Amino acid sequence: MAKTKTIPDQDALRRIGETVRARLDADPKAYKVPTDKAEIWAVGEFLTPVECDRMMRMIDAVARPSSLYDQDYDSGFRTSYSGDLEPFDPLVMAVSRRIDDLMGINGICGETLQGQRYAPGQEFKAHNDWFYTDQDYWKSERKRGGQRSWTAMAFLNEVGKGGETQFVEAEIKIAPKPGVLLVWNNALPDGTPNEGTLHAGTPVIEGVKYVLTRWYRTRKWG
Ligand SMILES: O=C(O)CCC(=O)C(=O)O
Ligand SMILES: [Fe+2]
Repeated sequence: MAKTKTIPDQDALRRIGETVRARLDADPKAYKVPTDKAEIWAVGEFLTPVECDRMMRMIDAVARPSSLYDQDYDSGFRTSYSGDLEPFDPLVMAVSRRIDDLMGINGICGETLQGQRYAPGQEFKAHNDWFYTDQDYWKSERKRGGQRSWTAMAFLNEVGKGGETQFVEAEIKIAPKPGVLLVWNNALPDGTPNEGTLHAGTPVIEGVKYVLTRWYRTRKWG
């Protein structure tokens, strides 16, 4: 008999998808982005202007050239600067909890908030946030909470030109607007990683772009 291919964490991804989807659908503040490629919501004024300013200053303090698992800074894949924010800072804790509450995901599954800053010419090329489980890095990520279920990403400032978040498959470009939070399901309703979530931070042309990201795992992170 042919062996059925198993997809790591599929059941958990399906279950988390169901609960978060139901919660966002019931939330009048969450606007569903119209596409059938991926489940994406936007929430306006999720962060106050003061919170955005403080977060940007915190990002400036920790930002270093971004690194990726299998592609390094020099490859030009992710040319922004990024860094993990101090997890026990009161504002970081408050914002993390607010995102957890919006999503209805236990905070222990959330990775530490990561800040990112793009100068003109810098970008994050098209990628999926979910892990490729046939790659070497999966061996350690599997033990550090498993597959990434949902992503939450907040824009912190107005960008002069460029720097949109582009969902390539869905053919959607979202221009940065301070305080707006985007959230999306990295999996399909059946719990398989969704290729339709392929997205990029397009090059900033004028100004500087700041975002913060919280990635959720299927299990306790770390
Ligand atoms: O900066 C953006 O618009 C995209 C960031 C992103 O893809 C990520 O943080 O995973
Ligand atoms: Fe991403």
